[in-house]
Amino acid sequence: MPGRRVVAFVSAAELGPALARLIVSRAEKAVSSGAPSFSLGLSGGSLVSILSKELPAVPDLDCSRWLVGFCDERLVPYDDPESTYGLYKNQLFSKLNLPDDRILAINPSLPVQQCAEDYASKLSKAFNTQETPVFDMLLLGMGPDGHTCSLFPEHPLLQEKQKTVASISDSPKPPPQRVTLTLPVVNAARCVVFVSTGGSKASVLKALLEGGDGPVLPAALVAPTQGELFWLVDEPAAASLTLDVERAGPGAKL
Ligand SMILES: O=C(O)[C@H](O)[C@@H](O)[C@H](O)[C@H](O)COP(=O)(O)O
Repeated sequence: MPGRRVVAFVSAAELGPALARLIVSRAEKAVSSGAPSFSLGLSGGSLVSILSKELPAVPDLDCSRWLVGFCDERLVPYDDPESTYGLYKNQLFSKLNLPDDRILAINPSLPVQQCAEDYASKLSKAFNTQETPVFDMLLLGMGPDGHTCSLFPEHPLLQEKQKTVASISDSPKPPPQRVTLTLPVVNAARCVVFVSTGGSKASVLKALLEGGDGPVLPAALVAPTQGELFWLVDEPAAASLTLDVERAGPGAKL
């Protein structure tokens, strides 16, 4: 795929600082271009601990102009251990100079469909558009089944073309009720970064990046129309790949 960069790190411990540098570089680019903010979409999974370790370690990091949203979220109260927002609030946001009003979170007290509509209108307002919001950067994970955001294999939501945010009530991975960005929003982003580590991801990563039998996996449908696409992986996840992979050493700048 043109423009896609697959970068392998010796370990997740080396990947983390490189991810932080990539985020900071795109944030500086957005802010120095005169944009009102640097918009960043977060996902759960292992990204929570990676970002919570690496971002507060960046010297003099200024997040006052960041606008942070969520690529997907589980419909559970903020204080539930399954809440992605709750995890980031406790582990990361409390350590950054990120104003509360620059964080766009779902309202989990609403029924799931209304919650998706409410989150869509928060995005419209924050991005000042009725069209597709264009995030500067989205950070995504990939599940062992090839899902990303809350877009699961063979689910009708993969066909969604109109809505920017959708609800799902039958997520095969619990909890069943979730809210997710749709593929048109993901593919409109200026930079999309997948982070996938560990040997348990090796076979799905190979199927996804090199093609395989069976239905197209949701993560393989992520192909930003104008933006950059990174796959940051560690050696165990990259172990089965035969395509050309960039090998990144310590201190790598992407
Ligand atoms: O909402 C969820 O259930 C998780 O956030 C999930 O989608 C996660 O992002 C992927 O499974 C990747 O997980 P890892 O980052 O741990 O590989």
